[in-house]
Amino acid sequence: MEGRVQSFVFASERHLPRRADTCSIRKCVRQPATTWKVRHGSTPGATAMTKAGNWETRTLRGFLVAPRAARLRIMDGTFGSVLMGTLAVMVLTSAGGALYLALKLIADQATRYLCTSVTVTNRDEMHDTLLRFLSARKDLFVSADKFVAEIHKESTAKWWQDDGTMAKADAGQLVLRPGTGHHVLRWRGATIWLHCHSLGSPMTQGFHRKPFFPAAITLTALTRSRAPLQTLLEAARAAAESGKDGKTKVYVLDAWCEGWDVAAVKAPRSFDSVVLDGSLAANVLADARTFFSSQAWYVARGIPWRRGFLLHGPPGTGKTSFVQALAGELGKPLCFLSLSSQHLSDEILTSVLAVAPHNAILLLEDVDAVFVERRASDSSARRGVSFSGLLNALDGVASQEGRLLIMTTNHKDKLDAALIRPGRADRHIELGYASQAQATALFRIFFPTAPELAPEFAAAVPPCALSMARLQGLCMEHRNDAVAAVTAARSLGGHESELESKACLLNDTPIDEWLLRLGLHRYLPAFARAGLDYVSQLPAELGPTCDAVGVKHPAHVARMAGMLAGARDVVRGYRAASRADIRALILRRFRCSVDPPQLEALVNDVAVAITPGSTPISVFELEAAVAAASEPEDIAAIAGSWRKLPLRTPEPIAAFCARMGVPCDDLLVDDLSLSDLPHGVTPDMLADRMVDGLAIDWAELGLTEVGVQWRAEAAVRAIAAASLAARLAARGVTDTDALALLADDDVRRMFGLVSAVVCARAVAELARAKLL
Ligand SMILES: Nc1ncnc2c1ncn2[C@@H]1O[C@H](COP(=O)(O)OP(=O)(O)OP(=O)(O)O)[C@@H](O)[C@H]1O
Repeated sequence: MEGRVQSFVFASERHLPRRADTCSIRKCVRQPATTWKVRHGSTPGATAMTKAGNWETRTLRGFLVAPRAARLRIMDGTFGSVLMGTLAVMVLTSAGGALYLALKLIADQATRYLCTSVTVTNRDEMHDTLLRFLSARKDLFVSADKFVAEIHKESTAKWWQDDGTMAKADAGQLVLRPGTGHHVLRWRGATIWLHCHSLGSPMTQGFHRKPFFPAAITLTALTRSRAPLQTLLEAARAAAESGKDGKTKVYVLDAWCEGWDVAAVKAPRSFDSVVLDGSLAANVLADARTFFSSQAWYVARGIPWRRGFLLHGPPGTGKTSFVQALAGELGKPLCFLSLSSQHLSDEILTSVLAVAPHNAILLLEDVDAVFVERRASDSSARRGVSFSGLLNALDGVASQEGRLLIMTTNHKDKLDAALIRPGRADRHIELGYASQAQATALFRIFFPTAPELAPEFAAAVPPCALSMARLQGLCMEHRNDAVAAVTAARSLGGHESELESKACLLNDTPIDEWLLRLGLHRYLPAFARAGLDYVSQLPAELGPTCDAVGVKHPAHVARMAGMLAGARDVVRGYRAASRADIRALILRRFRCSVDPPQLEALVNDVAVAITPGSTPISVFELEAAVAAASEPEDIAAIAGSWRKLPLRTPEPIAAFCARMGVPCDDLLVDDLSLSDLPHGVTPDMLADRMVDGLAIDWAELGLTEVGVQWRAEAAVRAIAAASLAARLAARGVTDTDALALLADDDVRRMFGLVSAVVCARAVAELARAKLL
């Protein structure tokens, strides 16, 4: 029943006067939302709001309703609803919040007293280890719906750290690892919650400002025992270790030089594959083994538990290979320490050595390249490691114990005595040129099915004259033919280092080669104009010749004269530049603007720019290229372009053949000249190659441009064939015999443009030498 209307104001239904009773208020929907009517005696428990016709009725319980019916005026119906809603939300939120807090408290307490948890952050390598393990053990998961797909690789070596002697990087394996969020797994009867979560916003780190996403894995087990979590982590670790069984961990300094990064986990080179003379390898291995197992011995005598080896010897004698094999054999991590980083200072070096992986072998390569040239400028060097800084870091008080330091050098004589004194380099181990025993062992490794030829091979190799790298190259070249390897060994001659110095004195060295290697190629045109093509044409007294060709600089005159006289320091500059020389020269000039990976890339570029197959770049030549380069990247191009200059007098091939006394009437050489020859290629060299039945790799000679290549190829073949024809004729090979033997198309193709007669003679000779 509707009562009489009385006006009064309230903000919302809750502001109605309180009294235990129930009533309904009704509002005419059509009217503005401010008018309500109150009715006595609504049924208790009626719905909160109903709509009928034009009326909206709201049931109120427990509110005072005036004895008379009241006309209620709401200040603003919308406002009231919003207010009510807000209040309701607030109440609900508070209630929810309180509930949440209560539950959290209970959960925390329960977790505290009933669960065990462990968190592993991604700053620790355990994070990845655990993820890898879980990725491989899908069977453990009770629930997991989010995975991240990744390619996992065993070997992660970067190109500048891989010399190709260790296991090749694999293509990787697709794995699905647990993604961010919650997962449940069962481990040895226990239920474990796995929560992969982020630890905040990404940050950048390192010199290259790489993004780093802090993250963690929290493992929670519903038990007070640590055992399930501990065993899970241990199992992950053990799985990782067993996966690396027999592999060497290779560390390098990180980009900021703040610590060590694992650069690769690789199958090491087998210890037996590095052949040292006599029992040297076994002896050094035993020494290193004794060292690593003698901590107590050192401690008892108060001696720092450290040992150092200096491996010295010519390039390619196996210094680096031996260290890698040694690390593999001992099962120790190998830390490559490069001192050329500009981020490295004395203090940083000390601290990184202090945090180097425990029981590691620390390898400091080409130590002469870093310091020989730098000692004088120590005081002015504001960045980088000073010589005294290195000495202190190697054996200072903060230096780590239990590590074996191995330094390598090609020039022991250049090293400061302080660096290689006992305590820093306790043992100096010389790896020299290949002995006969080494040659024998190497041959057996390459040709296990023809061991009987090994002594013959060793006898053919000049004793202690060639590097193992050179012999390895020869064996690789003939890897399918042991007999050919022995034959090729017979043609190896001379001492590598002696050859270098003798080569410079050979009278038939072309003048352009000679000047180029002396770093004086600027005088080439003048020498060519003066008709000086060979060193043999130079008089003993160089003064007048130098005046005539315009060589005025006293240092240049002295260099030429010194070379002719075989002066040691000049011969040293004339010798082929080693990688260590390239590295040292680049560092000397561009030290501050080159970082380690870039340096190695530059060294590689320069090494590649030097035309393989021809005489390698000399130290003088390299010095000149480095001096001419305004950026380190230019060196390779400059050195390479000098090597390819068409420097020789463009003497026609026909004239050349006549001068050499070689018949060339039947050769297609009319429009070809000597300048078409690739640099460093001599007719005799090619004739020899043809007799040896070897194809000529034109790409290897640095000829890529088709037109030039064709002309050069034609010229080379013509000259080679002319030279060959003369030699065959001298040995009495008749044309008839030769033609009879010419059947093979491949052979004909090999001799290309050369006439059938010459070609056939060559075939006859090859057949005689049993090479066809
Ligand atoms: N004693 C050896 N036994 C087997 N292989 C060898 C030996 N010496 C060198 N080699 C081979 O020659 C190549 C170069 O060897 P390595 O880099 O170890 O020489 P290195 O003395 O360190 O040279 P560098 O002084 O120029 O750095 C490698 O591929 C290696 O296999």
